[in-house]
Amino acid sequence: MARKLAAGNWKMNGTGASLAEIEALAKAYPNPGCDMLICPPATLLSRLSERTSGTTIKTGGQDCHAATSGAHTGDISAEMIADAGGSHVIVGHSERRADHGETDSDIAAKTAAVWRAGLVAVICLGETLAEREAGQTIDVVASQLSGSVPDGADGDNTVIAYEPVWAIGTGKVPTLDEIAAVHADIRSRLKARFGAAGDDMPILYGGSVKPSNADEIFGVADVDGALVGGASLKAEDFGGIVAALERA
Ligand SMILES: O=C(CO)COP(=O)(O)O
Repeated sequence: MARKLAAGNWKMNGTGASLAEIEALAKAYPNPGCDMLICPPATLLSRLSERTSGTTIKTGGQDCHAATSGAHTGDISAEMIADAGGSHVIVGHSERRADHGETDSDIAAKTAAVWRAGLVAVICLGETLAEREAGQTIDVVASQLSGSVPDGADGDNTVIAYEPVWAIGTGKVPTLDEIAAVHADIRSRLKARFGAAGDDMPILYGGSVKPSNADEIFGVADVDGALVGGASLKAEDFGGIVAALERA
């Protein structure tokens, strides 16, 4: 049985002033009925990790290089994220696949790097609007799943996030039946490949999740939580999503 996780991806947003939001979140949810994770920009990770130490809020990175260290200007390694207090790393977000040309095999290598550092990989998958309209959603997501998730994935080291590209930051959300179909397909492929461990990996939905739609999304089978962008920046909004996940 997968643990429930409310994860926030701040993307390229936030400065030191934003840390107050997380203190408010920690105060409002001292003992949440789900796991909470915030992935701020790399500039804030260490400060955020210090502020959340002693709370139930976990922190993580938004990407990492596959190598441990070396001549890779502008990159950071999974070991550096661990050193800054992070426990998770998002890999394969569609914005990195699009902006940086990351392929499934790049993402598999990054995932292996995350595990090497003893951290949890949050592996993102999702179809574009053109792929959905062409009826290719299940095939695209299945192919990303098989190419991006290395052997050795289990419920302790891996979280899967299904994020339709066209639902990110747009206010558009698939129907509950559409979400259910993709999550069921991901779950059955995880079980076929990883056995019982496939049942333990949380599968998050991401894309325009808000307090107002979280209850219905969390009511869908095999939705174990959310990967939240815009609504993770304010404690009140993210708290509303945490509360919905607690109720689910
Ligand atoms: O991309 C996302 C999280 O990784 C989702 O972003 P929004 O919640 O802003 O749609």
